[in-house]
Amino acid sequence: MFHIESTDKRLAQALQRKIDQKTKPPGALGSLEQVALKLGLIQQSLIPVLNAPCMLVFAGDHGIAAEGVSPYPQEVTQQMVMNFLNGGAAINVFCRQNGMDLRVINAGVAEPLPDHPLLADQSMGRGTCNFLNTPAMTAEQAREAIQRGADQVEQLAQQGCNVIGFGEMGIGNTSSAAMLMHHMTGIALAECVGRGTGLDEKGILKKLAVLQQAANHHNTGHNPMAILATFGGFEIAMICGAMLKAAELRMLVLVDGFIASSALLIAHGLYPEILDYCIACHQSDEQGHRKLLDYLGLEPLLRLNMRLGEGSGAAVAYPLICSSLAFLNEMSSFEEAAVSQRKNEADQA
Ligand SMILES: O=C(O)c1ccc[n+]([C@@H]2O[C@H](COP(=O)([O-])O)[C@@H](O)[C@H]2O)c1
Ligand SMILES: Cc1cc2nc[nH]c2cc1C
Repeated sequence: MFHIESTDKRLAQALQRKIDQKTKPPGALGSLEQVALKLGLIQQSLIPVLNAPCMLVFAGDHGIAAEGVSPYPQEVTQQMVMNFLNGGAAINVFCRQNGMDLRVINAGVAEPLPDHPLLADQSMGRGTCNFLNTPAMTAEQAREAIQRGADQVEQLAQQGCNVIGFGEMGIGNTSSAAMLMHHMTGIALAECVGRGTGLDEKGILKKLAVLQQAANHHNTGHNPMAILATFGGFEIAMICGAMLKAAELRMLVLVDGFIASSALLIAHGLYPEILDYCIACHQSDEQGHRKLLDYLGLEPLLRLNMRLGEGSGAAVAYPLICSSLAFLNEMSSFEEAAVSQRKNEADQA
């Protein structure tokens, strides 16, 4: 369905040389150097550029929410989408602050939403089925949601965008994400389940019991599409498709928290090369996230103890991506600045 190639690493040496010739000790810009290298490889350029940065926030409801796995009622999904449209949520604030465009996609919210210039209506239905009894969606719906997510990114690419953050909103979606993580990685369910929007210990145990019962009920094997259809959400499936299209189009993918990362797990299961295009922006406080990122071999740029979702971790990390680009493109080399290079060990003796 997608055509994703690993980035061509032949440019890595020239990029690393350019980075090492900047007026700093080798490696002294730490993670910013790795981001610069990745961006240069994605764009196959020693002078990469970031154009029309955008945050796509996908919203959807979850049948599993009926089992009391979240401390918040389902209607909060629709209410928070209205908050996004009115410009008052955290993601609005951070996108405005950092010069990112923001679009919201109705992937399948249970309550009705109005027509609005910031909102794309791609609803797959009024929430998924409760996966305690029935697969969350059909295989056909999972494929369709992936396609709709991909289409959103294709539109943005046509408008010149080459860097995208992916956020989500959906009461109950940490349950979906935990199930995707457990089935994709084989990590014990208890290590994938966390407090979500703020469950206490008792609440977490109940969530774990519900999810264990659901895991026992279905047999998906290791098939990423079957896992996505059985336990996913419409917003998660659309993010998966959107990330895959972004990688296909050689855009930089800004990965947010636990739920967005669970979408990446599915995308990675389908097309492992996608990781060449991804930056893990922030390690969420949701307990499974660190192990999920470890499984993918991704080192997060930030750890701020946030556990909000919406794309907030990606939006706050975006200025750091800009800093990476700025040092690569604007900083003087030792030669340009007439700064002496490191002495070799023999001279120091
Ligand atoms: O992205 C994260 O790491 C994250 C961690 C905890 C909660 N959330 C957000 O909280 C909602 C899901 O939490 P819950 O408890 O309803 O499953 C959903 O709207 C997510 O955006 C997000
Ligand atoms: C208020 C609120 C805001 C959110 N943003 C993302 N998930 C959320 C969940 C809740 C409950």
